Parts: sequence; structure tokens; C-alpha cells
Amino acid sequence: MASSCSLFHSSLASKSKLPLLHHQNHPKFNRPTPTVISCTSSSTFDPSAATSSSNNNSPSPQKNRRLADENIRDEARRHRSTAKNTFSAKYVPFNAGRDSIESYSLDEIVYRSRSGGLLDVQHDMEALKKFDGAYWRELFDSRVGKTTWPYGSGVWSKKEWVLPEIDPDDIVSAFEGNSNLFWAERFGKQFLGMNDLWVKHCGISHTGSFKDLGMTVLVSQVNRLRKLKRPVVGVGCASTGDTSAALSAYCAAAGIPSIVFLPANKISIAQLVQPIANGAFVLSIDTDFDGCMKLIREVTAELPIYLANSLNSLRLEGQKTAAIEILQQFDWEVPDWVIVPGGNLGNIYAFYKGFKMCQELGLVDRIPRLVCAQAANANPLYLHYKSGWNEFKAVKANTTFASAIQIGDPVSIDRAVYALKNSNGIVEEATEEELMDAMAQADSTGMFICPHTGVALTALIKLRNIGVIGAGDRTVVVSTAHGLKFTHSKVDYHSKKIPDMACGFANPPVQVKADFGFVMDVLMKYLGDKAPKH
Ligand SMILES: Cc1ncc(COP(=O)(O)O)c(C=O)c1O
Ligand SMILES: N[C@@H](CCOP(=O)(O)O)C(=O)O
Repeated sequence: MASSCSLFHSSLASKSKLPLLHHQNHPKFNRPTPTVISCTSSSTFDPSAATSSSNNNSPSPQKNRRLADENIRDEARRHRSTAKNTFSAKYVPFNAGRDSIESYSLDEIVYRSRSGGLLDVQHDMEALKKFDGAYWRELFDSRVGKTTWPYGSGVWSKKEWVLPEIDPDDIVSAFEGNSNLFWAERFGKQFLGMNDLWVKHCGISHTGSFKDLGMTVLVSQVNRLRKLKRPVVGVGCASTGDTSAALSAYCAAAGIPSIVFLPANKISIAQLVQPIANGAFVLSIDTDFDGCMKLIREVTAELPIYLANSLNSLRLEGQKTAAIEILQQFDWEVPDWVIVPGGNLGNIYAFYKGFKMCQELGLVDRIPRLVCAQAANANPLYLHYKSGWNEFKAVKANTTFASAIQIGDPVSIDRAVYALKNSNGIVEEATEEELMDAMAQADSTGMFICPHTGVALTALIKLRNIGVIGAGDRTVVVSTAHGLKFTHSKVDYHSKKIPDMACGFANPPVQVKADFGFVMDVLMKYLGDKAPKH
């Protein structure tokens, strides 16, 4: 059996024509061929460990089968290099000028800058730039879909770009990420005349939404903080359903108390039952999401409860890996458009950040144009965009079938505006009828998407119809949650039970007597209608 080290070594070195994937032998260090590659027998290469002299791990020619009493975490620990990690990250004020010197360790509990603005996680780009784009592409590609702790996760396969300093022992992961990039062949062809349309199914994941990507990072850091004896008794969030599901699952996996604030009667039953089942302390509060968000911010300022909403920039470090993954899935070719449904607006920035890091570190030479799609009933970003980015005004969000984005006062508004301005981006909106029709149309071609993805598809339909998105443009629609969380809205639609909505693509079941003749009659009629007309 070949060792993973030798596989990695031979395939990567030959493909890239790099001398070797090794700090000191990297072209930038102008060193000749090395003698040792410092990866270990069963894990993928750990670049932070890549120093020939300081690493005592000798490469094994054979992949060692894990010992019977060892789990994958122990195994990773056994193989870990003793070399010093060379990558780092810290909090800085979001979009701070070059002169700003304000920064915080990621081990501090801080969500806002001194002036009250947002924070961002800033990586030591100079350290990352010591490796070229080919290096990072090949490293990330070598880790896809493995069970190696923690790199088998789509998020932790990019660990050096996410939380470079965390000990893998502290990581809480469900091997999230690596989600399907679905070729929407029939939907693209039938409804849009497109042949290069893709749906990134971030909702086909551990708790059924993209929130897992950010939550593995946040809960891992909390795990570390608790080991460092920082005052974190529990972790809390306000939620429209998905954040609370992810938070409670990851906390339950790590044995950390979670506290969730939910707007009463405004989230789906499937979402409500997730934190309940995972043992979270659930408060159902008689307000909307924005009201819950305000309360959790006040509470986390008073109590040792760590804030898990995307106001906390750690979350976005995980979410940005979906963008990197899209590039990876296209073999590092950049799509023309990426369309993301927006609510609290952390995710649109996370996508921007993921794409931008890939450009800055030489993995790709450009970034896609971003589109943020909002429900017309909760559209503060859309109104802001339409006003020419004049003064932002929060709105009172009205009820929408896209209930997870029923948000009127998004905490990441500044991040979203930055992402859109710097990606030549566009904001679109979808009415209730448009988003439900788009969802039903997509489902009729074999998908089973959530209403938020219906919002994103509506944006695509609109931009395609006016020719902004071309027939041949490679376009990715980000599907943010699993359709099974939102079956009630699909049932209402297909039963044509929604007031003032034509439900034009409804497919209600036919009631028929348990009688062969009746069954035959309805089937004959159905087949007659379906027969090709000559
Ligand atoms: C399913 C779903 N889609 C989209 C969003 C929007 O993401 P963001 O809040 O990062 O804009 C959310 C949460 O807000 C969500 O739960
Ligand atoms: N849709 C979200 C709303 C909160 O967003 P967050 O990313 O700031 O946590 C949810 O599912 O709760």
C-alpha cells in the first residue's frame, strides 16, 4: 500500500513542476532539491510543519494503519510535527485604513472595534504568500474528502487560511463542507437557455444549512477558550432557525452549553426541533429576529455567554471556504457569477473574502461578480443599492416564505456593501410569488431547494431575462439550506393554499377511489396529456 506521503509527494511535485512542497525548498527560497519532505505517513501534508531541519518526523514508506485503541484525533496527534506554526491571524477593525494599529488576539472575547464598528479576521498574508498559488491549490486538492483529522473537513482542509493557530485537538468538526456543486442541466436549459448553471448545495450538510461552515470554526475557538480558562460558560445566538441548529449541534458534540433566542412562531418546525433535540436552552421570544438579535447582544455583554452570530467575524472564516471550494470544484477556473441569498449579510462578505484571498494568494487571477438576492418583504440591502448606496435605512421585515432571511436590520451591512462594491456586484429582490415559483420550477427539475434558494434563483431569472447574465455565463447559485427544513411552504404551494398566489407550478396529488377502473381512468388521462404531440 502506498503511503499518503508518497502519493502526495509524487502527484503534486510532478503536476506542478514545483521542486517540492516544502518551505525551504520552495522556489521563493531558492534552494535546490530537498532530501526530506516533512509530511507524515497517514495525514496530508502540514505546511506549517514544513521545515526540513526542525522536523523530527521521518516519512514512512508505508501508511500505518491506526492502532486499535487509537481514534483519528489521537492518530493526527501522533503524526503531528513539532515544527513551529508559521501562520497567524488576528482581529482588526473591518476595513480599517493602513494606519490603524488596533488589533486583538483571536483568544480575546471581542466582537466590536473600539469605535463600535465591525471586526474582521486578518491573516498574515506575507507568511501565506511565501507559498505560491500552485502550492495552495495542490495542498487543498490533496485533502479533499479524506477522513484525516481535521483536514477531511471542507473547512479545515483550508485550516492555514481559517484558524491557523488552533490545535487540531481543540477542533470541533463534523467533516462539514465538500458540498455538492450540482450541474443544473435541466433547469438551466429549460427555463434560462443556459448550459453552465450550477447550484452549490451548502444545505446538504450536517445540520442542513451553510451555517455549519462557520459554526465549526466558532465552536472550535470556544473550545480552545474554555481550555484556556477564559470566562465562557455557554454560547448564544439569535436565530431565524439555521444558526441555532448549527450552534446547538456543534456545542452538543463538544459538551458546551448553548442558548438560542428564537422569534416565536417565525421559524419552521423542522428548524425549531433541531436545537431542542440537541439539548440547547431555547428561548422562544415574542419578537422578530431583529428583536432577538438586539437582546442577545445585550445579554452577551453582561453574561459569560459567547456570541455566535455572524457579527462575530470568526464565523465568516469558515463560511468563506465555500467560495474556495467552488473554485476548487471548477479546477480553479473562476465562474462569471455567484448568487447568494442575503439576510444578516455575513455570507455575501464571506464569499467575497474567500474569492479575494484566492486572488491575492495567486490561486486564481480574478474574482466572480457577486449578486446578493433578498426577499422583497425584507429588502434593506436592495433598497440601499437602489438608492445608489445612499444612507442605509433598516426596515421592518415582513413575513416571507424565505423565513431565514426575514431580517430588517442586518448586522453585516457594511461588510455586504464592501463585498458588492469590490466585486462589481448587484442586488436583486424576489416577491413571494416569484420566489415560490422559482423554487417549484427548480424542484420540478429534480432539485428540492429551500425558499431562500428560490430568492437567489429569482435574481438569476431576472438578470438573465434582461441580458445582464448571458446564456453562456458560468453561474453558481448558492443554495443555503436543505429543502426538507421548509416542507410546510412547499405543501402550502402545491395545495394552492396561499392567498393571492396563483401557485402556477403546483402539482397537487390526485384523490382517487381505491378502484381499478378509476385508477385506470386518471392514468390514461395523465399519459394522454404527456404523450408527444406530432
Ligand atoms: C437558509 C439561509 N439562507 C440565507 C441566509 C442569509 O445569510 P446571511 O445572514 O449571512 O446573509 C440565512 C441566514 O441569514 C439562512 O439561514
Ligand atoms: N439566518 C440566520 C440569521 C442569523 O444569521 P447569522 O449568520 O448572523 O447568525 C439564522 O439562521 O439564524
